Amino acid sequence: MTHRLELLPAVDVRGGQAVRLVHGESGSETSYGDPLAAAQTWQRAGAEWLHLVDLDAAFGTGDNRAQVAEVARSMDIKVELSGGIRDDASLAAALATGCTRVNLGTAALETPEWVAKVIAEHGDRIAVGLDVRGTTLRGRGWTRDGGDLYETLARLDSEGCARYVVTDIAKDGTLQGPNLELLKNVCAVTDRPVVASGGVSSLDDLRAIATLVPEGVEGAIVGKALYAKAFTLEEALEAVSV
Ligand SMILES: O=C(O)c1ccccc1NCC(=O)[C@H](O)[C@H](O)COP(=O)(O)O
Repeated sequence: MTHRLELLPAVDVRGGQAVRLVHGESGSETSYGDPLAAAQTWQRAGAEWLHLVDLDAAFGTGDNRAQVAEVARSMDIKVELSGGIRDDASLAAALATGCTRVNLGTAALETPEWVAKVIAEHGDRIAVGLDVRGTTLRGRGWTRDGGDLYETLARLDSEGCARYVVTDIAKDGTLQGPNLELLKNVCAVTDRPVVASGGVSSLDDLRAIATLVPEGVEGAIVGKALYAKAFTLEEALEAVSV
């Protein structure tokens, strides 16, 4: 059976505020107010998932852990938690929020043995974010090169990684449309579900991503388009419901 594309509205937190960045670059943020209010807005609009990111923890410019944990705990919907989860303590704290899964990024590039261990321990509560420029992975809030996408993917597949969140950094926060080629190429080399992230600008972009569900795309993260009111979440859910 082919499934409907899941939608994950994003709440990215920096300095205590919900923000969106362009290309994930520090300093490019537009602020959208209280993260909890944003998360509650998406929940009320019918979201089944929330993609919640602690950007300060990702960049190493502090953290919003307490606030992000409070948002995660107060949601009745599934939460994917991301940003700066790199060791036992940060993973335990993230999982203790009751989130459905966490998204590891930098750790998958810098401490692969630890990531293999936590994949073995936590199964599908662990996803790995593959954030790329071209086919080069980026870590530390997308500021440092971290190896080849396909080599890393093969390694993580062999370690049993349950799911990948794939972001084309060149598209992220730009409203320029998703990188469908990248998504197809990743789906062609792994049988694990893929969550698409970055660049969604329109309902047609979501419909285009939805055509890749049979190839292995499971969900799409939507950030800026919702905050910029390019469409409503209700319209987005309707667009992918067929
Ligand atoms: O997810 C991270 O850990 C992260 C780290 C550093 C910079 C950005 C990061 N995430 C950004 C997102 O997850 C966006 O919310 C998502 O890609 C949505 O993008 P868009 O729809 O283009 O606004």
